[in-house]
Amino acid sequence: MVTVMATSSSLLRMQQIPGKGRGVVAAQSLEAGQIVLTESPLILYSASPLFPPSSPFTCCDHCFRLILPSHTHTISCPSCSNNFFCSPKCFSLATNSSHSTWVCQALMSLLQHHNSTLFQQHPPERQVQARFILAAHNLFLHSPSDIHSLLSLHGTPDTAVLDAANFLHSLISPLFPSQAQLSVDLIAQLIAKDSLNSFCLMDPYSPHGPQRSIRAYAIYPKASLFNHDCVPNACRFDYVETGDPGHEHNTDIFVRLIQDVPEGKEVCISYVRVGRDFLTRKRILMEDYGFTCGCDRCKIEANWACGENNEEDSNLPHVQFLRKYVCKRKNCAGTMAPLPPKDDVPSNVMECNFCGNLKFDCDASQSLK
Ligand SMILES: C[S@@+](CC[C@H](N)C(=O)[O-])C[C@H]1O[C@@H](n2cnc3c(N)ncnc32)[C@H](O)[C@@H]1O
Repeated sequence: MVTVMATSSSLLRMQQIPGKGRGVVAAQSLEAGQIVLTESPLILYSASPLFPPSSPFTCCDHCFRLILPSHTHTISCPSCSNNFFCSPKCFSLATNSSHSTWVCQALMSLLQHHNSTLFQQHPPERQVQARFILAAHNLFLHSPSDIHSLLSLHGTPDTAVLDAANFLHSLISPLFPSQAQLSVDLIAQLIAKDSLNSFCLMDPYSPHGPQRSIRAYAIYPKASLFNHDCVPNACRFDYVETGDPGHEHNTDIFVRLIQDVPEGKEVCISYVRVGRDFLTRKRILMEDYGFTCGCDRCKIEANWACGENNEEDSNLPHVQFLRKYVCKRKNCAGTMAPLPPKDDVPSNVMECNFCGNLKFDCDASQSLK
């Protein structure tokens, strides 16, 4: 069955892709640089463990922009004092959504376990999962139909997820309002969906390192339908730091085409940084997403001897792709995609989705002449 993707336009449609489950294909001929999806997060939550509570002057607990000492309107939640907001507007938005009275009280209850052995027997990841379950339950309270959208995503609980769900249920269920309980099974389902479908919102890039850490996790149900390819024809952008404090939509995701895509062809993003070597990609895709990639690049690289520098063979399509579209800036290796076309004229400037670097696309410049 072919279903039209519920986007604002008819650029994409969802369909079954052999060996991959559902996927997204071009519903018409599409151009490099075109933004094919813009989406706000259904769920957005901090990637910091609960203990110790986040310190002031890190990032806003609603919009996840950095809080700078120069931000004079920063406020902490007067009830819990553990959540910080970059502006009164963010605080006001949060009290009606991500930091509702129920979330605030539930977080305070969880923080009382600071010195107990309860969480110490579990990895720090469990504390982040607790944040996710609070966020999911909050969604369930405020917008029950959205939970169905979350549950429609790919992912089935395994034993490790069931163990996590049992622990989190014992801890959090006493905090659930009696009329809206989440069962162990539902918590397990939600954790499984989150682990396969959430996107990371990262700290800003710095050429000096250290590695960027993950600031928040976000679930975008439509963007979750894109499958992976090690030579993707699309990539995701976000602009968390843009806009003034309190200005909304800075956590929206944009999926932009790297190359032209003919009608009917699948649009794929890469779940790992495209410059990663074969064995690293293979490990991440199996450990984090549960599949083995069978793309042409993987088939070729699987036969390369370890350490052999076969990338000098410039005729291979994926080598040409990497040469052109991997950002060369120090400590980056993000993916470059052309800026969106203006008045149907393709752009000859490419932007890195990781560090934001802009560079001229010499090939495009030549074809424009
Ligand atoms: C974020 S979901 C993508 C949408 C998913 N196919 C669906 O049906 O909802 C990620 C999952 O899709 C499947 N997948 C994505 N890319 C794949 C690929 N290149 N080969 C095989 N399976 C893939 C894997 O099962 C993976 O865990």
